[in-house]
Amino acid sequence: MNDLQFDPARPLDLVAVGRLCIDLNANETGRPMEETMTFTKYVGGSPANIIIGTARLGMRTGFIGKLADDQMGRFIRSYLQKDGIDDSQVCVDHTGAVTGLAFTEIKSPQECSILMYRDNVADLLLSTDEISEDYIRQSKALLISGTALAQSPSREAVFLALEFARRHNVTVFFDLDYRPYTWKSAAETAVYYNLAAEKCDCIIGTREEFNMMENLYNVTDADDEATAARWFSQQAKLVVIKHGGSGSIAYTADGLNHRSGIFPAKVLKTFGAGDSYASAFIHSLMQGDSVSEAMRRGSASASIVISRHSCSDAMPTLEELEAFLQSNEEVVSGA
Ligand SMILES: Nc1ncnc2c1ncn2[C@@H]1O[C@H](COP(=O)(O)OP(=O)(O)O)[C@@H](O)[C@H]1O
Ligand SMILES: O=C(O)C[C@@H](O)[C@H](O)C(=O)COP(=O)(O)O
Repeated sequence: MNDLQFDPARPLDLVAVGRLCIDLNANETGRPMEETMTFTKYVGGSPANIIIGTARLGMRTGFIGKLADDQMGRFIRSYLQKDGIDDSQVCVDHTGAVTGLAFTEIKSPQECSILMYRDNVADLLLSTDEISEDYIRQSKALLISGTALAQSPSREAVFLALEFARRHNVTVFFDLDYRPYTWKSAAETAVYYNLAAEKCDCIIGTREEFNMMENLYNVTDADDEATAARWFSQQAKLVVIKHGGSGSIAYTADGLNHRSGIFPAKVLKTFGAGDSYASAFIHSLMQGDSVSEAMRRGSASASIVISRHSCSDAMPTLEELEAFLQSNEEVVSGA
């Protein structure tokens, strides 16, 4: 049983705040990026991927962010509009900032890496005066992601969004989304992540991301239960810890835990797993499904997306997800 509440009277289901970027995924797989000559362009950025995933599943969604005043920014905006994502709160930078780029390398299904160009990016220039209290109060839930905390003024914008969400009983999901290249140090990261996490209702992250947040360095046997207890002492009602190919585990404030396995996948690349998991997990929870069912659907969505080339484009429709669930069995390996 999870205690997350969603006000059915709100016109929006989920609003995300954070980065809207571009993924450039290597077309030549099985080789390092030094030998890659061509890439395919997709909309990217973890919160963008998640909101696209939830919109594809039929949720009424919106985004709060800042785009570069260039072709990439216009490409991203038209993509959001095509997916029916409200972009009224997506503003445009006029200082010459650029769109964040994530070049991805697919050496093998298990050896994937991401090279991020994050200097002078527009998404981190989102400011507090671009955060609308009236907009946030119209949503059942708000999604924040950690990278938006990396620099001012985006950092303060996220904290203001959190303040408005708490004030108007908007349930907050925090996808940890730790990208070391965006931060000066893990210790500084932990400071801001903790300040945000203590205001959130549901925290989703990998074991490694929770280790960073809890200043657990070089720890290989961190205690998931202790992690959950730490956040239940704050606002959290649900803590989800992802363990890659070993599945995931969720803790609820009633002291129960729920383990989920994975769905075997023809893995093309492993990135995209977390964002697709989060999108279907959030969608399922907000439909009133149990935590176990939400984890199952998150895992299924992840398997679909890691078998495809992109992250955002690959996000399944509800029909695709249901069909996958009908024809595939979850393998519980035990996270
Ligand atoms: N190789 C895999 N095969 C099938 N499912 C996977 C695989 N890797 C990850 N997943 C699913 O995606 C979820 C998130 O993946 P994980 O790698 O833990 O997060 P992130 O992508 O954020 O680092 C996992 O909990 C699991 O359900
Ligand atoms: O978040 C980014 O800036 C990069 C993403 O767009 C990219 O698709 C990715 O890395 C997704 O990673 P995940 O966390 O494994 O879903």
